[in-house]
Amino acid sequence: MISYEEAISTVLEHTRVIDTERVFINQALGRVLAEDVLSDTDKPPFDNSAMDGYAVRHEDIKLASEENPVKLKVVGELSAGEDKSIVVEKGTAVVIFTGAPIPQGADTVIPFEMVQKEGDHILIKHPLKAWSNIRKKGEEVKQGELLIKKGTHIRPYEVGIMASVNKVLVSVYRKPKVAILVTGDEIKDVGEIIEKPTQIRSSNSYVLISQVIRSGGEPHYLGIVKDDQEEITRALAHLKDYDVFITTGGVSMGGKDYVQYLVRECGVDVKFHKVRIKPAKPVLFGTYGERGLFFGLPGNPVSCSMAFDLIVHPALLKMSGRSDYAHKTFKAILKEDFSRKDAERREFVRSYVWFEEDKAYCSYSPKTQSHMLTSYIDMNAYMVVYEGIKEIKKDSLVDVILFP
Ligand SMILES: Nc1nc2c(c(=O)[nH]1)N[C@H]1C(S)=C(S)[C@@H](COP(=O)(O)OP(=O)(O)OC[C@H]3O[C@@H](n4cnc5c(N)ncnc54)[C@H](O)[C@@H]3O)O[C@H]1N2
Ligand code: MOO
Repeated sequence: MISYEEAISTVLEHTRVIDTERVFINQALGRVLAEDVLSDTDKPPFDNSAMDGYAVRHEDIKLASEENPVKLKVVGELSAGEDKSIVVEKGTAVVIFTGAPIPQGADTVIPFEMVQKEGDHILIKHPLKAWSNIRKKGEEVKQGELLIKKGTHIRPYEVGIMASVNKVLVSVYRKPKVAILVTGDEIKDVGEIIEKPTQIRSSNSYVLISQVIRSGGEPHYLGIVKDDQEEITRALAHLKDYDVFITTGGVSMGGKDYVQYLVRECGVDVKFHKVRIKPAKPVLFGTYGERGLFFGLPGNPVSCSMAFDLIVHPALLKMSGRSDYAHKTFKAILKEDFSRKDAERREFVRSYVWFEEDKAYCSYSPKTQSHMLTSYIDMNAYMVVYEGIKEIKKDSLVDVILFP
């Protein structure tokens, strides 16, 4: 059985970045940038005021004091957006509002609250440094500078930055089309009548649909098929219509666990089946066609969702062009003792991580088994219990991975 590291590196090694498309910036949120975005101008494009106040010459006010206030004549007014030409001559000041261009001759802005008004004059009793309260042309960004790198996950801030450089149509990676096929004789979809007490509602369908959306994919729910070779084969015939194909159930040792055999017959080149992790040990991975990725996830609800988070999610991010696809592990202080009987597999325990002062703490769900989907409630991370570790004492440092 391979390790988690071997599994994830095999998956990522076979993950190809998808093609691109162009969208309007108001559709770009959550997508991945497929081009570098450069600045079309200097930012700010011209010297302008950071405050409402008076534009003055530093030379005039540099010796101002309580005892020897400087008196300047107010000769005009400039609002944001105005481009009238006013010159600040020696001994004069111009009323200026935030964002307005700095008039010729001025090199300092004094906020209103720092001066005393006397008719059409102002009194200044404190000196300011030259260029105070002035936002200089190009101080943030130079024309042609790289603003947002290809591979960046677009958040509202990046949308705004693109708008600020008039980037209306933007090249993004296409969302991977992800098929979700649920298998199991006992599985019933939401809304279906439960005829026997042994039937189970398909939570996996809806966890997976949601996870695919959260990972930037486009889910295509193919519904539930029975543990029937013909039904499964018929569904797998559509493999090539999708960039990624996910099944749940039927990958373990049961007499009706057909998925693992049928995928091979349907053209999937299986790269691994079974990983030394708990839960989700029987996870299966293979490739098909040009870039197709096949994931056979176990039926147990936690095994299914955890295998998605830790194995499928990084692959979907990489396929969608993201540069930050690897998940990040960090340290937290365990708040209570942890123990387990079998230390053969690496275990990912649903946990809650929080920050207090400058430290991260971790507390784990008492529900550790793979059929207990409610073990996710109130939790936000997986605590990693490595192979060979049976006990972890309270106050020890543990590795944690935040949920995507
Ligand atoms: N002899 C062995 N038996 C099992 C082993 C093993 O190594 N040797 N592995 C166990 C592990 S670990 C897992 S995980 C499961 C995975 O089995 P399958 O992937 O074949 O899943 P199923 O048997 O079809 O279902 C398992 C369990 O999950 C429930 N289920 C299935 N689909 C859904 C769904 N869509 N929504 C909610 N719940 C679902 C199903 O009713 C079963 O209870 O195998 C162990 N066995
Ligand atoms: O791996 Mo299974 O997922 O332990 O229950």
